Amino acid sequence: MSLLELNDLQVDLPVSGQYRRILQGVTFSLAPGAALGLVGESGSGKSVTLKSIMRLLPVQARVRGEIVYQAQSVLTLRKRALRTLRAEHVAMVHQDPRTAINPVRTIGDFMTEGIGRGSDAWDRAASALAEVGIRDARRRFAQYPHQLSGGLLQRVMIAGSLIHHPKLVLADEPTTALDMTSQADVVAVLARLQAERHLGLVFVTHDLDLAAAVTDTLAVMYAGVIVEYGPTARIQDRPLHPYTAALLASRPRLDRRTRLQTIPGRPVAAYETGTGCVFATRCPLATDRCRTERPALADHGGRLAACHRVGDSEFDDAVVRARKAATP
Ligand SMILES: Nc1ncnc2c1ncn2[C@@H]1O[C@H](COP(=O)(O)OP(=O)(O)OP(=O)(O)O)[C@@H](O)[C@H]1O
Repeated sequence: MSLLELNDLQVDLPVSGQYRRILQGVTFSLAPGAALGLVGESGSGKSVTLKSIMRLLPVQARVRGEIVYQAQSVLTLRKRALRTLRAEHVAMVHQDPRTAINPVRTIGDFMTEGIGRGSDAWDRAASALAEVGIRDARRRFAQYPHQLSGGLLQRVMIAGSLIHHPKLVLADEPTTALDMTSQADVVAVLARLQAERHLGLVFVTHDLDLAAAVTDTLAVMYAGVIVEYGPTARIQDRPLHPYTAALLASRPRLDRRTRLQTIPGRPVAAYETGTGCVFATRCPLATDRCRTERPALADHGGRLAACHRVGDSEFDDAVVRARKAATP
């Protein structure tokens, strides 16, 4: 049984008084203990997908499709069951820990929230901190968030979310607000805990390399649609979709001083896409068919891609060339 399933999830949100399509049919499933990277440029709908799972979208949101967590339909959960889901089953790690923690409460208050104040609670909090590599728990308990560095605070947030033994962690760009060293620490902690505790993880990022460090499967999103889905290593090695190839070619590399290739054109929102492929306006390989007919996410040898031209040899070579341009 899957831990989490999204079936044809559609989300419309009001933008300047008008409903706009933000997600246009997102489907994926996550097995217990599996790690999925949700990757794409800004505005592709990654955060909205995570918020939908936690039912954290604005009340006006129109949501269709299905979200199933351990055989329960999340979209129809009543208040109490929803509270339990959020408190005990699913943990969310946010982009910027400082905006997600109450600045006037101590780390100790934060860590023991919901588990009481007995010595047992403090022991649990201390061992959760030890799990994320923070050994001096007693000192940390007395401190306030502003006294901790961003990386340390993000590890506290992760420890706080794990205290309730969730089965699923939703991480929304958890390292974006951190410096490089702290990024590496936080990613290493997440990857270790995910494996040790057999956690389901959905890791949202615009950085394919970061996703590759933590996940075994990738879903590449563009304009509210998953355009490619498959094993992380195979996608990195040989992407099928031109958008994935372009993302790989445009990532910054520490080992090279070449100019970054950027993807020509600007990312479009779901509601700006016509009837054709969502990426057609920016795709150097698009044909008339691509501009008029939306490709379904189809199976290509155990991997999924939403592109009419996968399998056409001239096109496949072009995608590989684009990918190679990104490899030293
Ligand atoms: N509450 C909201 N009301 C209206 N539109 C929204 C709302 N939240 C997000 N959007 C729009 O939905 C689209 C997807 O946003 P989302 O935050 O999911 O993107 P993302 O892929 O997570 O990008 P980022 O990396 O910038 O967070 C964007 O066009 C955004 O403007």
